[in-house]
Amino acid sequence: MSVLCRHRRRRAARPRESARSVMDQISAAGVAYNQDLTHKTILVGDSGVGKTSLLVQFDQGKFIPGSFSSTVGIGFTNKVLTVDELKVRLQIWDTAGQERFRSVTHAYYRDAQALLLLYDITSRSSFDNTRAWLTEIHEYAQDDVVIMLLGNKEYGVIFLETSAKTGLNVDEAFMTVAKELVRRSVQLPIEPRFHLHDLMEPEKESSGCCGFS
Ligand SMILES: Nc1nc2c(ncn2[C@@H]2O[C@H](COP(=O)(O)OP(=O)(O)OP(=O)(O)O)[C@@H](O)[C@H]2O)c(=O)[nH]1
Repeated sequence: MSVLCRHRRRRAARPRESARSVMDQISAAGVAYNQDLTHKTILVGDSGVGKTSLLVQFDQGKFIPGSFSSTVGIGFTNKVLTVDELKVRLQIWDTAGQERFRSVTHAYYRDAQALLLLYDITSRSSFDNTRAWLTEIHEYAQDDVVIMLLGNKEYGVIFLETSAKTGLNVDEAFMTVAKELVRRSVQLPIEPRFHLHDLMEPEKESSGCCGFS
């Protein structure tokens, strides 16, 4: 079995519940989560990596294929997620990936509580550019911002690969960020770094491991 195929097989696996729920952790710590909080969450990454598509899939459960129309400026969608028994309010900002809008996007980083950095797994350059995106994030965002890199497992941040087309891991991505936001909001102790295998079920025999969606 090649490394490549093992990797692709993992992409198709579904997350499993973490051993201890956020609710359990909050109860054990004797703290309370304010469900009226709204967490500003921003999608960033190169133009064309699928930020708008991911948000549309998450919000409306659909993928609109066809001609690519670049986002101009910035806009947001409000979503309320249920994490265990808690309501977690996300205000999700979809930014324009094009270079000419970069200074506008930077202005929104400062009060962001979560940043989802996307790259396109079929675009080497969009992956290469994640390094520059992270540099900008560290320059403009708060130190304790939750960063999730979608499409890559490097840089020591939360990792999931997604497909806006099929919906693969779309819910899981936002649920993972929401859980982390709850944990940080109530200042639960820092957990050991997130590991990809913690989300995965044991590997099963699979076929068709190497197709892109
Ligand atoms: N096959 C496939 N195509 C996708 C996926 N996600 C996005 N696309 C396509 O990629 C193109 C760009 O997607 P967008 O969501 O507009 O990209 P964006 O990152 O918002 O781009 P900007 O607004 O310029 O920053 C569109 O043609 C989408 O249909 C995916 O998961 N699979």
